[in-house]
Amino acid sequence: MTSSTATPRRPRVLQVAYACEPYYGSEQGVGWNWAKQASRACDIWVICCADDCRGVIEQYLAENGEIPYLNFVFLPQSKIQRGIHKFSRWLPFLNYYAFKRWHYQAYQLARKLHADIDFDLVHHVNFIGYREPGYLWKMGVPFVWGPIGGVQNCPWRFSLPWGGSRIKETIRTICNSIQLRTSLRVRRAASRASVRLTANSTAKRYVEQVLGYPAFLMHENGIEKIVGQKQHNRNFDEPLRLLWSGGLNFRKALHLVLHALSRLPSESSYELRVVGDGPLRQNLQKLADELGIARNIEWLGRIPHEKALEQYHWADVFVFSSLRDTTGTVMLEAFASGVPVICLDHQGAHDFVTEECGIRIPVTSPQTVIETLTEAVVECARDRDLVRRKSEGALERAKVFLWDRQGERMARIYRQVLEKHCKSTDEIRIEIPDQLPEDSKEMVSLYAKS
Ligand SMILES: CC(=O)N[C@H]1[C@@H](OP(=O)(O)OP(=O)(O)OC[C@H]2O[C@@H](n3ccc(=O)[nH]c3=O)[C@H](O)[C@@H]2O)O[C@H](CO)[C@@H](O)[C@@H]1O
Ligand SMILES: O=P([O-])([O-])O[C@@H]1[C@@H](O)[C@H](O)[C@@H](O)[C@H](O)[C@@H]1O
Repeated sequence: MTSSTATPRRPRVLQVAYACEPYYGSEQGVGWNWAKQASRACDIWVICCADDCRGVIEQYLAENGEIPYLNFVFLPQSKIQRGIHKFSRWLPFLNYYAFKRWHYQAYQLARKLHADIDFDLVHHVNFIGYREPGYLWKMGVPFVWGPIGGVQNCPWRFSLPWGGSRIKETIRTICNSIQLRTSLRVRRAASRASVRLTANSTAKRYVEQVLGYPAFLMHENGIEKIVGQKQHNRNFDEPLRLLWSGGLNFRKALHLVLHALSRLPSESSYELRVVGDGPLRQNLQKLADELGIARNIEWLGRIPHEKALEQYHWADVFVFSSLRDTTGTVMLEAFASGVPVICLDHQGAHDFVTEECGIRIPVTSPQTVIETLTEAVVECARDRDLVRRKSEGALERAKVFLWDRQGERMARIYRQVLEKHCKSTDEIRIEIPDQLPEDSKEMVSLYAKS
């Protein structure tokens, strides 16, 4: 360690976030918020995809002013990569090839920047899926990987009987079981990482058991602010308001919800709003018709994010039926508005939703899941006090996921990585308020022991 009498400087950190955009959830929001949060404690450079992110980030900065200590470096896709992306719906595997090429170029750009800037730490942020870990681990600079996701599979019983997207999910499951064990790049990234952060407990288990490295649970997602106390002042005779939001595709599994609603007893009146669009829209609308529940459903289609957020004010309960999702921004958006969540009890939803803020449905067989979902909706429709209590629980739960808190957790991780890798604390320093909840303190001290 070197000692110096000069004032310690902020660490210089490079993040790679292919998707990085304000005003949105999903991967874009993840990239944007981790960059913004890290800039509270460090000088940040973020390499992100110029094609998708540049316009919207520049517009944001023009309207809101520059964010101190945050520098965006826009890396365009090549013509071939753009061509592949156009056909990505039909060629998902080729899409990963284009994605890999972009990450290699990001690595070359990172090396050039490093020659000028001399980074203290590099961090692969997204896409969070483990199968594309990028190349920053080759740089010889302390490397943080994660939060890592994409490890979970669609439960196999639900992909039967065969058909379109179900086959795709089955192929993905098979690929996962091979790629998780054999990908050299995944292994190298894991072994070179100073710390591996995992986005859900399924990914944590995988990194620890299959790859054999300690990993720490750090959900990749967060929420900007708690919107406020829900007003449950409607007449109890009014229909229960259910909200569902997401891509209308097989893995988000709206079909399970439709089947469950079709079994409700007539006294359980409800309205369902569906936000989002996708390849199965027509099939799902047809299914709702066949099940005789179409009159209870309003299909809003894909709507701007601010309009999507307004829907939580309308809702009593949010239903998250995903068969495969690392976590899901929509659950946190629901908590932030005091809307309890009914979800399948697996993957990130298992980690997010507690008894106090929702109802978790055991993932058994499709038939049993549908039956249990029906029971959960009946319970909410009958017992509005239960909904009110869980709504308070949701607002409490939301506090855990505030981006500011997430940022403080990450700053601690950065600090420990830098300390462990002999960067002098006289030379550089990360200032963070000491207000972390107990869970985060435990998580960070676990890293120190590893
Ligand atoms: C299948 C899968 O692996 N999904 C992952 C993907 O999220 P994925 O993109 O599937 O979905 P999310 O729920 O995270 O985000 C969707 C976002 O779109 C918004 N919205 C939705 C409909 C609409 O019409 N308008 C609109 O603005 C929602 O409010 C939300 O902010 O990236 C997230 C962040 O890494 C992960 O947590 C998810 O697990
Ligand atoms: O490669 P893959 O696992 O099918 O897909 C990935 C998901 O697992 C991940 O959760 C999501 O955030 C990524 O955007 C990507 O879609």
